[in-house]
Amino acid sequence: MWCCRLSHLQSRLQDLLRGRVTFSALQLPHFKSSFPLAIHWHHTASKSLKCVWQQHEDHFELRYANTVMRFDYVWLRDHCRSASCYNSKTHQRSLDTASVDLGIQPKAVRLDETTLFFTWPDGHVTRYDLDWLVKNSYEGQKQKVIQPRILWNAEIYQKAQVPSVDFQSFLETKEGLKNFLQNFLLYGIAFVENVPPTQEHTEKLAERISLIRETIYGRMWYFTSDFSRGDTAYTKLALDRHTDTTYFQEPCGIQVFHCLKHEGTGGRTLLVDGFYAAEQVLQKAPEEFELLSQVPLKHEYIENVGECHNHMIGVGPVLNIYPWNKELYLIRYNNYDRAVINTVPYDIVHRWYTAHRTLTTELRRPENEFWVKLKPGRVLFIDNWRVLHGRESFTGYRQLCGCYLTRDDVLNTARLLGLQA
Ligand SMILES: C[N+](C)(C)CCCC[C@H](N)C(=O)O
Ligand SMILES: O=C(O)CCC(=O)C(=O)O
Ligand SMILES: [Fe+2]
Repeated sequence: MWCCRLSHLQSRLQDLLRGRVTFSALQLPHFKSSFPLAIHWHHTASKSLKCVWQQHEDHFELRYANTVMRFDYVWLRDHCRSASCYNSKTHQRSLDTASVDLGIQPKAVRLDETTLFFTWPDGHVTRYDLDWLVKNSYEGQKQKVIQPRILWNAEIYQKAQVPSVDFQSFLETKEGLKNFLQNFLLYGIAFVENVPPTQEHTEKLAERISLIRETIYGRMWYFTSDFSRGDTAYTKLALDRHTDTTYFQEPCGIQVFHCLKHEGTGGRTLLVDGFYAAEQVLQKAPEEFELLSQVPLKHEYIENVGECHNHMIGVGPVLNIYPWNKELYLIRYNNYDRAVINTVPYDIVHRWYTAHRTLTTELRRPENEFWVKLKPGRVLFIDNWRVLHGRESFTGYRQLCGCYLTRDDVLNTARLLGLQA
């Protein structure tokens, strides 16, 4: 390890010539403007990876593993993993963040192999493994997706020949469950075959991967076209593509459908990958994508049928994205249940309708529609934050059972099986 004092240009030139620093095209202009005239650069060759850092007045700059990272000093103190600051048994912070001086700066910084040591004014030492910093830095997270996915239209999904999982293997083997969840996470839909056509067996399946999310429709629901509830789902009418429970502040994460009986015609289920459609909007009209992710809308469920009285309101944009990497994680799309738009001024309203039309056009392209006829024994799981469903009108007696699942618990099961979720 050595330290040098050079002018900005000299130092950068030397770094470039010696290949110590990798600049990414995007980061360079930004980087340049924040350079002070005289700087302290600390270089080290740790194993095969080069590492350089610099202590700025208000942040710590680190270049390692092809990443330029900037850390706030309070952040560096706050994330200290020493025994007095962090309980590694419970994975909880013991440090009282509010006790950290907001103007804190390290007294000393040194690198030993792949560990950075920060000595704070009170003598406390914080150590960070370089790889931990890369993994946990903003710059590192920005380049990653939370949830890897395969976006699909009908052809892509059919060509992928995603295997269904057998009831027995789903319930009794870890591999069966893991394969199922992996496919579910990648495509947003998955099937289980050879399920005995009863509500009890459907419930067993659901409980294998999650807690059931009880709602105003009950825990397990069972429905026919008897209009027992104040919603079009309880009729024989066609339903255009939509996501469910858009009128909840947190729409249900997963929907499970099991058709127990159908003596009649029609009634096929329509599935459309909402993320695929949104990606097309992003490509063709990025400003419309952005608008759909920024305009908050209300959705509403008002029911007064028989003994059922409900009034639900959920607020959120159509597209919900993580701000740091722009990854889409939830689509809220239900034209039946969308409430009066009164949260945006008229000129934005018009732009919103244009953007909504673009998205709807993508969602309605015939090549994006995947149609299936649900049959007794074949249970369908739908990611209600991603894949829209609908149905064809039908005749005759049709019985569907199912439930909603809490998303957190499905993802919990997936993570415990070693899947990225
Ligand atoms: C599934 N189940 C029949 C219980 C409920 C149907 C809810 C339908 C509602 N319009 C929505 O989209 O949320
Ligand atoms: O009847 C169907 O196939 C689905 C109806 C529906 O959209 C729902 O229950 O959420
Ligand atoms: Fe629905």
